[in-house]
Parts: sequence; C-alpha cells; structure tokens
Amino acid sequence: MSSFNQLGRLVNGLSLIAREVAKRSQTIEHAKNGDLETLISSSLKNALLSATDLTGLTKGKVREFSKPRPKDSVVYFNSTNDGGGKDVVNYSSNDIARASLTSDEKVDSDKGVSNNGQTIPQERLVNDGLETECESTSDNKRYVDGGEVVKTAAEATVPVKRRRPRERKVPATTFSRAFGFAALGAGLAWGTVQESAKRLVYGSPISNEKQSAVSPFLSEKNAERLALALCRMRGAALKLGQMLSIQDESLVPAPILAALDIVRQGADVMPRSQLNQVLDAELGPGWSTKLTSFDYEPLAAASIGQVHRAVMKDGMDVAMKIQYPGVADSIESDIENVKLLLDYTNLIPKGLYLDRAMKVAKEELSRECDYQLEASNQKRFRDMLSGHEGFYVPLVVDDISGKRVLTTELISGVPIDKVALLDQGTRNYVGRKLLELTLMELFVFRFMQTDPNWSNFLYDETTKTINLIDFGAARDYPKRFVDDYLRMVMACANNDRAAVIEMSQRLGFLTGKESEVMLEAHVQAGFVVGLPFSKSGGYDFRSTNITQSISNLGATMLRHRLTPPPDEAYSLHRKLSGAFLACIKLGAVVPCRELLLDVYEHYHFGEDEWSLSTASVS
Ligand SMILES: Nc1ncnc2c1ncn2[C@@H]1O[C@H](COP(=O)(O)OP(=O)(O)OP(=O)(O)O)[C@@H](O)[C@H]1O
Repeated sequence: MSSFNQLGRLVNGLSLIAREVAKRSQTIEHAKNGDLETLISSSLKNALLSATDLTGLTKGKVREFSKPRPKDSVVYFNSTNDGGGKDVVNYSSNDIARASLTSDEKVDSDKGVSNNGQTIPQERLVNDGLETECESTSDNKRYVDGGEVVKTAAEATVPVKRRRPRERKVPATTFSRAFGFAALGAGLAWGTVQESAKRLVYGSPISNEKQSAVSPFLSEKNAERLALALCRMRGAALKLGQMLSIQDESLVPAPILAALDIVRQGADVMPRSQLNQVLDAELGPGWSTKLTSFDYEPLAAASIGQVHRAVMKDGMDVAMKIQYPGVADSIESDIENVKLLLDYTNLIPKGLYLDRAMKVAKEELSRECDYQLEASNQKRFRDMLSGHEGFYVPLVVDDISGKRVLTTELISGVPIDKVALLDQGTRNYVGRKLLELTLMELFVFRFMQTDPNWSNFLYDETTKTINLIDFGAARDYPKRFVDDYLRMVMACANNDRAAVIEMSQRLGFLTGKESEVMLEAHVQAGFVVGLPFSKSGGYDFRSTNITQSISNLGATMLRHRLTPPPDEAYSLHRKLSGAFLACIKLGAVVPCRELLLDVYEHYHFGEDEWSLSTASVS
C-alpha cells in the first residue's frame, strides 16, 4: 500500500475529529434556550479531558500510574440506620490487614477465590496499561480447587498479556464518546503511517498469507491502541469487540485477536462517585438500607456495566450489575462511530453487508441495556432449566433491581477457558452439557441466550453444575424458522446437498439466483458445520479444523453472496459458533450426533407458534 494511501487515511482520521467538532458547533448554535456558557465550558472541558486521556491512551503504552487500593472497599451499612446509611462505614479485619500491605503484596494477596469459590480479579486499581505475565501452574490452581489440573508444558509458560484496569470515568455524553472514537481513528491512522514507514525501512514481516502481515493497519501496536480505547470507552463498541474476541485466529487477524483478548478480560472501572450517582438515580438514595454490605471494588468490569458484590439483609450474597451512565443513550452513535472507523480502514469486505449487521447489533445492544428485560429473561431461563440437571440459573432480586441495576444471587465457578485446564473427563462433560444446552435452547425452548462469552458459563466442579449468567442477549425464534433450521441442520449432518439448498432458500440464506461457485461454497460450509453431527460415537474437537475450513469457504461466500443472512442468523450463528469454539477450546469429545438425534426424534414440526416442544434432552 502506498504512503499516499496511508497519508490519506491519516487525513481521514483527523477529519473524523473535525467532523465531531463541527457537529458540536451546530449543537452550540442550536442551544439557544440552554445555558450556553455551561455548555461551552463543559464541552471544552470534555474535549480537553478526552484529548488528554486519549493521547496517552492511543499511544498504547504502559503508564506508570499507581493508585493505592482503597482501604474501604467494603462498606458496611448499619442496620439501625434507615435513612440511606451510606455514611456508616466499618472495615473488616480483612480490609485492615490488606490496607497494611504494600501495593505489590496487595496484588498477590488478592489473587484468589472468594468465600464461595468465585475468582475475583482484584488486581485492578493498582496499575495501568498492559503487561506481560507468564501464567504459572500455581496461579491456575486457584481456579480448579479440588479438580485435577491438566496442562501442557506450553500452556504453563505461555506469556499472557494482562491489563490492569484503571479507575476511569466513563465518557457519558454523546460528544465525549464521539470525540473518543475520532481520536482513536486519528491514533490508528498515525499508527498505520508509522508501521508503513517502518516497513519501508526494515521490510514487511513474513506474510504467511495472514492479513496482519499484509496490512500495516493491523500492526500489534494498532491492535493494542484499539483494545485500550475500547476499555476506556466501554459500551456498544466494547461489546462488539468482545463479540469478536471469542472468534478464531483463522477468522480474525492474530494481533487484533490478542488485543481483543485484553478487552475480554475487562474494561476500566467507574470511580466511586459515578457509581453512587447511578445507584442513587436507579434505586433511590435509600438503596443501602436493603444491604448489610457493599463492596466498591468490582468483581468484574464488563462492557455495559460493572458488577459488585454485596450482602443482603437476609444474608444472601448477591452480584449487583450497575450500568455505566450514558452507554444506553449512545448505542446509535457508538455503532455509527465504529462503522466510520471500519469504513475508513477498508478492512471490511462488501459481502459482509455491514449496514445490516450494524442494524441488528443496535437492536441487540438496546435490548441488552434494559436490565428489566434481562431480569425477565433470566427468570424465564430459571423456570425452563429448573428440572435439568447440571445447569443453574441464579435468582433475580427484584427488590434491588431496576432498568440500569440488576441484582442476582452470587454464584461461583470457573469460566470455560479455565475448564480447559481440567482433566479430559470434565472437559468432555462440560462440552457435552454446553452443546446439549445450545440444542435445547434452540429446538426445545426456541428461546436462546445468544452471547457465548466464556465467562457467561461458570462451571462449579463441586456440584458438576454450569452456572449461567448474563441473559441480556436472549431472544425468541419463530417456530417456522426453527422448523426449517432443524431440517437444515439434519441435511448438513447427513450430507444432503439438495435439502441444504432448499432449506437455505426457505430460510433466506440463498435467493435461488446464486452462481454455482456460491452454491458449492455454501453447501460445503454447511457440511463442515454438520461434520460433528455426521457420525455416532463422539466427535473429537481436539483434532478439528472446522474454523479454518469455514474461513476459507467464507472468503468465497463473501465475494459471491447475493443477500445478507436473515436477521435471526446473526445472533444464532454467533451462539452456535460460540458453542463449537468452546468445545474446541475445551478439547472435548462430544457425542454430537446422538444429542442432535435425540432432539430431532422428540421434535414436533408444524405446531403453532407458542406451544413448546415436549422434547427432552437427556
Ligand atoms: N450472579 C453472579 N455471580 C457471580 N458473578 C457474577 C454474577 N453476575 C455477574 N458476575 C460477574 O460479572 C461479570 C459480568 O457480568 P455479565 O456478563 O452479566 O455482564 P455484561 O455487562 O453482560 O458483561 P459482558 O460484557 O461480558 O456481556 C461476569 O462475567 C461474572 O464474572
């Protein structure tokens, strides 16, 4: 790619900033009735803050920022205080002990398991930026607690880039968010120019046909810039990043995947003042009267909200998910800004029908920001799975929940990627359960949790149960769609070309006017996905190359596709590929065909929309 092109990109990136500044000027013009002075000063302040933040941030460097861990992370509420009680603070002996440690000791002492076995990534708040660590066996043992640890030598010494999240305010206005994206765009453009210059002097890296080696945009530094900016911005963009992060290297370039893995580990953390504002606004200033204690140090900082541990008056341990301010109102503009960034990178092939995908993503994200909807989805799942051994859905605490705060029973367990360190029998069991659940959600409940993030499945070794969380992205599928989809899956499993084509047309994947090249690629992709279901006796996900084959066929399909996939397919295929990737990650051997046949034999085709199939998955 010529230097002129790179320069063009830099100009484009800078023009993103200019566009936002221009947009803001119009807003100022229109703010005739408002307090103009405040608007201007706060906008300037925001712009200045964003600019300074993002200048450091888009450099992607590890900064020596040291913030002592707050001594009063757990706040205890006095039971006699009914008027809010947030001022009544006690410290536990544990806090006092931790407060006397040095900052480094705190990091080590915090790596561990909470009372109920939940891993608490409490190394946050101590340092900023990225650092490379080697995962040691002893470190991983904390995840397995009683289970057999099985690791290859390579796994034991793989250097893992970890990020220590910072406490940083979420950019909550549309402008500050748009400015953040614009600055990121400029940072990426600058990174691309630097990489191009480096390649001119030192030559390009060995290609191996990898996109990362071909495009100077996909440099490691740029990927890191992207990850750090996403962690700072949070919200819709981070969610999109997390969705991509569970993809396979053959689908997403390696440096981007590595950066997104950093994103998957968690976002920055809201400062206490911002957190209290959300809690007061959502639950009323007396929210603390329902609790015995609240831990201000989050269990997790996710894309849309952060999760805190609290104890209720009746003694129940709960997880309170508290939404970042502004993210719900910024979905539309966040997605538009991501699209602008993607457009200017020219990395997205035409056949991806980006506009359609973005439209679906906007709808999904708006649903995910509605915690009342998530609460009702969670209760539905709890009911549906109550008789099914091996799964548990935590209780929803309505009393301390609202549109932007969701309180649920605290559960324990280790995420799927950590289960991959356990013995083969456990991995097979968890892989089987995950696939069983996926088939049951689609073909029995016709109601599916479509976010296959590995941390949404927490395996509890002591009870052999998969604890399920995060039901924001759950959706119903129409009976007619599910009928035809099951026929298509069977056709794929049975290598039935004609039926694959017929069902694909009925479902809207094909128009009927496709070229032979496209038809062949489509059918072959179907057969690849159907492979685990094609033979009885257990499919070994350790030796599969499903993702590589799909990736090769996908390139052809993107070139020759005549129609975008039906709306249902986006979330469904994300979930299905998530289930496969989880089995691959686990290296599980799963009797996929038997599980599918069991569903198929119990399935009732052509029933009315609302009646649930009586199929049972054993
Ligand atoms: N009930 C719970 N018990 C224990 N931990 C929980 C619970 N709910 C959430 N968590 C922790 O908080 C993290 C984020 O929660 P959740 O996935 O519900 O949030 P989210 O905003 O939807 O996140 P994501 O961006 O991953 O989709 C989980 O991965 C888990 O570590």
